[in-house]
Amino acid sequence: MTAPTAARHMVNFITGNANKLGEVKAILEPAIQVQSQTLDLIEVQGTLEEVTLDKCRRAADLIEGPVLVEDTCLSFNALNGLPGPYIKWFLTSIGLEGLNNLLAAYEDKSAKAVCTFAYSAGPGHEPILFQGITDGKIVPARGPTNFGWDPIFEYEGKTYAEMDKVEKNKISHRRRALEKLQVWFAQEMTS
Ligand SMILES: O=c1nc[nH]c2c1ncn2[C@H]1C[C@H](O)[C@@H](COP(=O)(O)OP(=O)(O)OP(=O)(O)O)O1
Ligand SMILES: [Mg+2]
Repeated sequence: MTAPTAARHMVNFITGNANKLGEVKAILEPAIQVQSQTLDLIEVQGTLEEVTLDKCRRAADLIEGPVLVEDTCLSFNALNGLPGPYIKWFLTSIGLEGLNNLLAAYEDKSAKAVCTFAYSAGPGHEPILFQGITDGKIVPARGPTNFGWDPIFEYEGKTYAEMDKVEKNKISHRRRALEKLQVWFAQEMTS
């Protein structure tokens, strides 16, 4: 294998979240090797696409090279998509029970888990987006509490937290986004 080909099989995933990194590695490797750096990136307000594009441009500028970033949203349908990209701050502030309480006044508990990856070839290169969505519903917490809002997001009768990693990684929003990235990478390698 020549060096350029090998380089295309590698991504530098910029994240501060070890759980995300674990899932991304489990899904992409060994076909695409995942290295990672932690950067404290400012996250702007806006749509999920705007947030992810901005995060990607900042990361590429700081790293001065190719980067992959990801932003995750949890969108409640009864609330027109909120908390959406602000889920991290909602979760930190009001917790799993508070998130359930937000929907107390509504019959509709349905929600979307949305994962948006952005890949940039480096500073000045416009990022490419890959988005995946899993539809589910918000329920009182069940299962281990080691990854974000996993205990309150139910998909086909089980919360994400009640699934083992293999099971979650088959149907997750992250998996669906990474499938699109895998297709794009495969095309890049043959073009
Ligand atoms: O599959 C997931 N299952 C449950 N919870 C999840 C998942 N994926 C992200 N999360 C949490 C982490 C954070 O509270 C928020 C997204 O915020 P988000 O800015 O994308 O993540 P982050 O700041 O932890 O990592 P990063 O350094 O990549 O921005 O939802
Ligand atoms: Mg973040």
